[in-house]
Amino acid sequence: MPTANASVAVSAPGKVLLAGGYLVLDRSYTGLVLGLSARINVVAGEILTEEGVQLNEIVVDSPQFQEAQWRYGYHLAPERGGIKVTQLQVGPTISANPFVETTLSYALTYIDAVVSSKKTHGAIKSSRIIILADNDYYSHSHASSSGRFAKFPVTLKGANKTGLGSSAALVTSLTASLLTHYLPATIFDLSSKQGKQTLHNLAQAAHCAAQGKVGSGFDVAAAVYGSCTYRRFSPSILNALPEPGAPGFSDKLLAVVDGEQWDVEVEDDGVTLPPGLVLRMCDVDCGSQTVGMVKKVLSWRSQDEQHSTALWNDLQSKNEDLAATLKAGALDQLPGKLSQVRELIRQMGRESDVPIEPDTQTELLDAVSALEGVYGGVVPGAGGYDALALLMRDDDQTLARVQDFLATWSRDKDAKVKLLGVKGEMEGVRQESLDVYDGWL
Ligand SMILES: Nc1ncnc2c1ncn2[C@@H]1O[C@H](COP(=O)(O)OP(=O)(O)OP(=O)(O)O)[C@@H](O)[C@H]1O
Ligand SMILES: C[C@@](O)(CCOP(=O)(O)O)CC(=O)O
Repeated sequence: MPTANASVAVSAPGKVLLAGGYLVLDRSYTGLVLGLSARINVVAGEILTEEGVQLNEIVVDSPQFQEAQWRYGYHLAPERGGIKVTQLQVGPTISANPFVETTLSYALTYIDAVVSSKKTHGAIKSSRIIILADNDYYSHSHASSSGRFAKFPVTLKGANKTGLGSSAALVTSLTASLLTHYLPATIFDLSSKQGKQTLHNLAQAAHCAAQGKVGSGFDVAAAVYGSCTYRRFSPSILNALPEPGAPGFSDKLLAVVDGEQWDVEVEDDGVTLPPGLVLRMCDVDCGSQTVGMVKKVLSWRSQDEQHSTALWNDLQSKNEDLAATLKAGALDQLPGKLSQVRELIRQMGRESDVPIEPDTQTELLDAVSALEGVYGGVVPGAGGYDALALLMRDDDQTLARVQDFLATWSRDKDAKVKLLGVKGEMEGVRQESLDVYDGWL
């Protein structure tokens, strides 16, 4: 097998669900997904050993964080259980990274299965993986260095996430880098439609397994395809998968990833940002519990289905209006369309007793939306207290106006509200040139 191609680098974007939170969990509805300029980058290369020395090890480093090296041994499990990955203890402590570990099992098993089905020879060779995340994924009041990739004086657990979908971007770029590194371009080509489809299916499967639940998967779709309208896949597609290493895992994974049953619909021209308009994220420093919120909204949804379906249908049509307005570049209509979406989101929140757009966020959104150059905004995704997505004019004056306003707001309200540097962006996963990471490899 032509293992260990030269080192390869891949990056995948973060996400924001501009409209369609909760609805997108149901295949009858769609979500308006934007990719973000903040990317998770993964470099995969060979480990060079002295002649005659044989290693079976994958070393993963996330050098921006403290204690962020994970080393894994791997072997071919019996009864077609695929590649079983086991974390090795290096220092006195061992900290798990389930997203990295599960992705390694899934991607290496898939690679091994594809290669054996094509009757090419060779075992998977050791490799070294480096993860570099753009700074906006973490709140970094304590970050040192001002370069593209900050160095954080804390462990990954100690860094507060800003909710931009680091795990989905990581799983996607790690999977893509492994496929590109280990497979010849005739079998896997990241730039092709088929390559993206393979990556999407495999990354969805790995991400669901790592997080221990099947969400809508819009975050993985954003990482692969960038901005899009998204209709989820049927969760039953992933039902038949055993644990990595369990008998039959390898064949079943191959059948799932390459199977015809994927009913996901991604329209990558579904969401566009007209020239002169920018999407920016506002970080409100305080976390909310998405899991509890989802449970409560879905329980409200099932209590009076006729009523909740009517509300969701109405909200879906307002979300589609918003997408159409963006597509048409009808900027003067944006404030009205955003208000209509927000109104129904607040109704859903009131009826389900979930703080989807809590009063403090309403107050802030209304105030920011009144600034010159700001068209409006929403509580993205599941909503809650921790973020806003704003649509505004893409110029320095508007930026300064919003920044000044938020600084004053933070002082007056004793809150911590600030714009992140990240912007909405169209492009999904892509291969990168290695020189981008000078000094880190
Ligand atoms: N730079 C990194 N290096 C290694 N692992 C990372 C890195 N960034 C994120 N991860 C992995 O992703 C996990 C965080 O994923 P989680 O789903 O909790 O958050 P998120 O995807 O950023 O947020 P959200 O789903 O709210 O948008 C971390 O615990 C770690 O396993
Ligand atoms: C509530 C939900 O629809 C969106 C959650 O989005 P976020 O994690 O808040 O960005 C859940 C999902 O789509 O998996």
